Amino acid sequence: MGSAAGPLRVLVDMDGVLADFEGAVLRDFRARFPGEPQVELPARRGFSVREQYRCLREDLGAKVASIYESPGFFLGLDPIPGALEAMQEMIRMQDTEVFICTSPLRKYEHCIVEKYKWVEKHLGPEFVERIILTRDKTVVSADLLFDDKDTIRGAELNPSWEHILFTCCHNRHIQLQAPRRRLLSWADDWKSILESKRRQ
Ligand SMILES: Cc1cn([C@H]2C[C@H](O)[C@@H](COP(=O)(O)O)O2)c(=O)[nH]c1=O
Ligand SMILES: [Mg+2]
Repeated sequence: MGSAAGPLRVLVDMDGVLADFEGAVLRDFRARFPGEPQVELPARRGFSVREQYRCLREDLGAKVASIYESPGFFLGLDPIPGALEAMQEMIRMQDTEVFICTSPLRKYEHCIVEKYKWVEKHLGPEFVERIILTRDKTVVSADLLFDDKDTIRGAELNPSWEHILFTCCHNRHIQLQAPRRRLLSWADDWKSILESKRRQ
């Protein structure tokens, strides 16, 4: 892709990349279930927080799910450090199209509207226009996808985008096989990843 083929299209995931889902789950779980065992962030493994709590003790899976299914949870997420500044910079870059590509919970009642409200509150109305809500990111066409989920599967076996794994507590131990790439944080050099893709 690159300028000859039109603007570089970049998808940016929301939970774990723009919004601190994991930090809020732990904070709210501690507050609501103070006597229960918790998974500290350095001990998180695997995308599904529910599955890890369930392995700790069967009933803890439902308890942790009740945290992120609660009204106010998604709207109350803190921004990931540097994310808002990076998005504002990216949207103003020449020959670049940026979209927020996020998956709603299956229990979507609060999640969907709160994701929209979060984007409006923290990034403003121009980004609300750029929300793509889907449970299958493989069918969305783009050059890059920044996402904290280590394995992204769906109907399209060969997605058009290159997945850049955004480092999060649950994936930092994973050794990526070449040519897969990571972005360690928003302080890392995301601009050179965009530039490298323009040259391809
Ligand atoms: C169990 C579980 C669910 N999620 C949810 C939170 C979001 O609704 C999606 C991921 O959204 P993203 O914007 O595509 O990152 O899945 C989760 O993130 N972690 C979990 O353990
Ligand atoms: Mg995510």
